[in-house]
Amino acid sequence: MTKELESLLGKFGQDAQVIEDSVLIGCSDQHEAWFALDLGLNSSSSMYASIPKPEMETELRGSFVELRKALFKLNSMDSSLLFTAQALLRWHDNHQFCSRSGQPTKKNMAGSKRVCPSNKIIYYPQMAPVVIILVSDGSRCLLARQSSFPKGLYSALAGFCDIGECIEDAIRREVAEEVGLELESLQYSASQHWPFPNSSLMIACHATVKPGHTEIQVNLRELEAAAWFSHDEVVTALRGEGPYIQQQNKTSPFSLPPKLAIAHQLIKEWVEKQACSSLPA
Ligand SMILES: NC(=O)c1ccc[n+]([C@@H]2O[C@H](COP(=O)([O-])OP(=O)(O)OC[C@H]3O[C@@H](n4cnc5c(N)ncnc54)[C@H](O)[C@@H]3O)[C@@H](O)[C@H]2O)c1
Ligand SMILES: [Mg+2]
Repeated sequence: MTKELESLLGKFGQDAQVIEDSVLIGCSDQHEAWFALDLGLNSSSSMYASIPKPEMETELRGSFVELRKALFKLNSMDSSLLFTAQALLRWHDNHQFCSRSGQPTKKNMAGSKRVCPSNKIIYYPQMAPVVIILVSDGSRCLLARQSSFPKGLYSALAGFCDIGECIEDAIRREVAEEVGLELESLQYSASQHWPFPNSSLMIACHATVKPGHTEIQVNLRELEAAAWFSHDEVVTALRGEGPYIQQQNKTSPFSLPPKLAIAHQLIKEWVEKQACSSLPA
């Protein structure tokens, strides 16, 4: 494989030396190591910026797709590898220099750290903890949208943990800040590494509000809209069949995050729990 890559780089006038910039992202069931390499096709500042994208697409018989758009096409194994590769390569690109000495840092072979040769400080890749919460009032769930989301798309509430904060406090603060609700109970669901905007560890939980305390006060500095949705509305949206919702004098089909996003899994889990709880005993 290294030979194939060397020959590909050679065709584009690149030195095989760049292969040393690759990072380890996993291994196959047969214990073959998988590495990722940034060819810098999107970066004008990159030292490999001379590689022309269309020619590379022709050579590889494929086409480059923006990572967020690829979310709708990838399976979970490929997406996990790609997310790790993107997050790790970007971390290396952003940590080229020691913040104490200003000297260039050096990557270890696997790419699991960088060291400053002058003062031996070790830098490790980091993930920011982010809580994601699906709030329910017993029969409806609360979904919200930011103006940057695709039209009609609603997701669970989310937010970065502040320094010194535990997950429970971050959840209660985010829900209070974004929609003005007080939570009664919390239940952990699952977690996911998410490469946007930088590397985050998404910690997903279900939550319920106190009975009768369901009035939303949308924080318009953080959200464009938030609303309670019924089980039926969510089921229809999961099937990709709308319904249409009114948004700033326009109607758009109500949609949910893609399957690979943990928000989708939380919403699906809530729908399944609702279906079970409505079955006759
Ligand atoms: N995988 C999923 O299903 C899913 C679903 C929803 C959101 N998310 C991710 O969760 C992240 C957080 O959600 P949010 O945007 O509502 O967060 P948020 O409510 O905390 O608001 C974002 C703001 O927080 C500030 N901030 C604080 N710490 C930060 C940090 N470490 N990095 C970047 N900004 C920081 C910035 O000002 C930023 O604009 C989003 O970036 C999004 O990619 C993932
Ligand atoms: Mg938020």
